[in-house]
Amino acid sequence: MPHADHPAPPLLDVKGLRFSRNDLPVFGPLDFAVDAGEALLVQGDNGAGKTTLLRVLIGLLRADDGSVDIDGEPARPARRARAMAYLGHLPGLKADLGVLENLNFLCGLHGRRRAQLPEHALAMVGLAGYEDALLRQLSAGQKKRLGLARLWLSPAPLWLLDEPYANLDLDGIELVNRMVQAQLRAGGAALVTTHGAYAAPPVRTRTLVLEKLS
Ligand SMILES: Nc1ncnc2c1ncn2[C@@H]1O[C@H](COP(=O)(O)OP(=O)(O)OP(=O)(O)O)[C@@H](O)[C@H]1O
Repeated sequence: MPHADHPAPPLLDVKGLRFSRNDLPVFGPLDFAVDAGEALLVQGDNGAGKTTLLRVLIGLLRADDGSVDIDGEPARPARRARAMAYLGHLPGLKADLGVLENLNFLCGLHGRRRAQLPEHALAMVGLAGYEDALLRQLSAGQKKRLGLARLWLSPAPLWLLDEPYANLDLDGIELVNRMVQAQLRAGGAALVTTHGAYAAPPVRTRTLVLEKLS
């Protein structure tokens, strides 16, 4: 229990984070924090660096400079893997495996919440009946829904969602919003990239605007 004199550190605390490619700056230096129970909306035009920022945070790309702390501790690889779940353009799925096989494979790699079953997660995202379908037979929106099922099964408190609404119908958009609300209510947090303010989960939100630097 945090004492009033020692409030809990932010779930994610980023200071002076800077990234460049071929000596051209992509973003930063950036300073921001995300507390448990809130979302950070990462806004910016095409090419502003939103995806790159998430890839740096998750540890797929190395920052030039700056620090990333999770729960007050430096975000070393094992801590990032435990604390962060990433929903990206390529959800890391295997085209020639079935839907349920893919989900079980990812749960085997990254762990899953004990109380949640893959079959139930598939039903929750509207993929009941698709358990044995091959991934390559799914539409873009159905693949996104499978990525959401994986996210739901992840035990990680911090969600990094790269354009989570892309390819989804209205029902899918509401599903994302319900999931984010539940994740925040359970003490988690989410970073959500978007091109504009029109798509945002209805939760306590901070905003980070990225400008194109080069
Ligand atoms: N693999 C790569 N190699 C070289 N440059 C890249 C690579 N990926 C992205 N970039 C460049 O880095 C910059 C930031 O790209 P990024 O994908 O992070 O932008 P974004 O804000 O997510 O854009 P969008 O809204 O179009 O998805 C762009 O100028 C892009 O051209």
